[in-house]
Amino acid sequence: MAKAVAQTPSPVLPSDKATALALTPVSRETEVRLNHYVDLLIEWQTKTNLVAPSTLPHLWTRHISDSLQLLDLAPSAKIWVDFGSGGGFPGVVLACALAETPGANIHLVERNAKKAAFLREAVRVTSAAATVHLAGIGDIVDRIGCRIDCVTARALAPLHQLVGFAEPFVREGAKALFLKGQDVEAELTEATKYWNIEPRLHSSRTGGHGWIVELDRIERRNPSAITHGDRA
Ligand SMILES: C[S@@+](CC[C@H](N)C(=O)[O-])C[C@H]1O[C@@H](n2cnc3c(N)ncnc32)[C@H](O)[C@@H]1O
Repeated sequence: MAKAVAQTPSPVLPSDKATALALTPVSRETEVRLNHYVDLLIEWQTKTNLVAPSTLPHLWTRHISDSLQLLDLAPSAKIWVDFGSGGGFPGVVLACALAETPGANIHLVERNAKKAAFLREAVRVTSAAATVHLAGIGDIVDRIGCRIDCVTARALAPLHQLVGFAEPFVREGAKALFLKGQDVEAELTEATKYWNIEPRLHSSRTGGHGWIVELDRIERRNPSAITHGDRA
C-alpha cells in the first residue's frame, strides 16, 4: 500500500492572493505563470534568502501587487531594465505579466550569482519575457545595447544613487519608476542636491507607507552649484 506523504503547508495565505488579485488584476495566463513563480520562490527560499521570511504570508500583496502596479504607470513600455532584481521584484513579476506581449523583454540585472541562478530558473519555469544579466549595474549600459522604455528598482539604494544609475537610459528616452518607502521626501531632498529632476509621486496601491517615484527627465546639476558641505 502506498505510504501517505505529509504535505508541508504553504506559508502563503490564500486570502492574501485574493486581495492582491483584486488590487492588481491579471489575466488567467499571467496568474498561472505567477503561481509557478511563487512555488519556485518558496522552494528556493529554504536555501537562499530571497524575501524577508516575515513577509511570506503576504507575498502576493507585499511583493507581487507591489510590482504589478508599475504596469499602469508605463502602459506602453515593452523593454524594461530592473536593477538589483534579487528574488525577482519587480522584474520577474512584470516579465510574467508581459509574456504574451509581442516584443516585450525585461532585463534583470543582479550581481549575486545565487540570485541570478534563481532568476534564470524563474524565467525558465514561467516562460516569462526576460533576460538575466549576472552583472553590476555599472557594467550594464553597454551590454544591453538597445533602447529601454522603463527603468525600475526596488529596495536597492538611496534615490540619489538610483537616479545616477538610471540617467544614461532616461537621457535616451526611458521613464524611471522607483519603489520607495516612507522616507521618500528626505531621499528626494538629497537627490535634488545632485540632480535636476521633476519627480511625480504616486502612493502605493498596496497600502502601508510605500511610494513610487516617477521620473521622465534627469540632468546632472552643475557641480559648482553644490556647496562643499553637500558633497556625498
Ligand atoms: C535588497 S535586494 C532587493 C531585491 C528586489 N529588488 C526586491 O525588491 O525584493 C537588493 C539586490 O540588489 C543586488 N545589488 C546590489 N547592488 C547591485 C549592483 N551594483 N549591481 C547589481 N545588483 C546589485 C543585491 O545583490 C540584491 O540582490
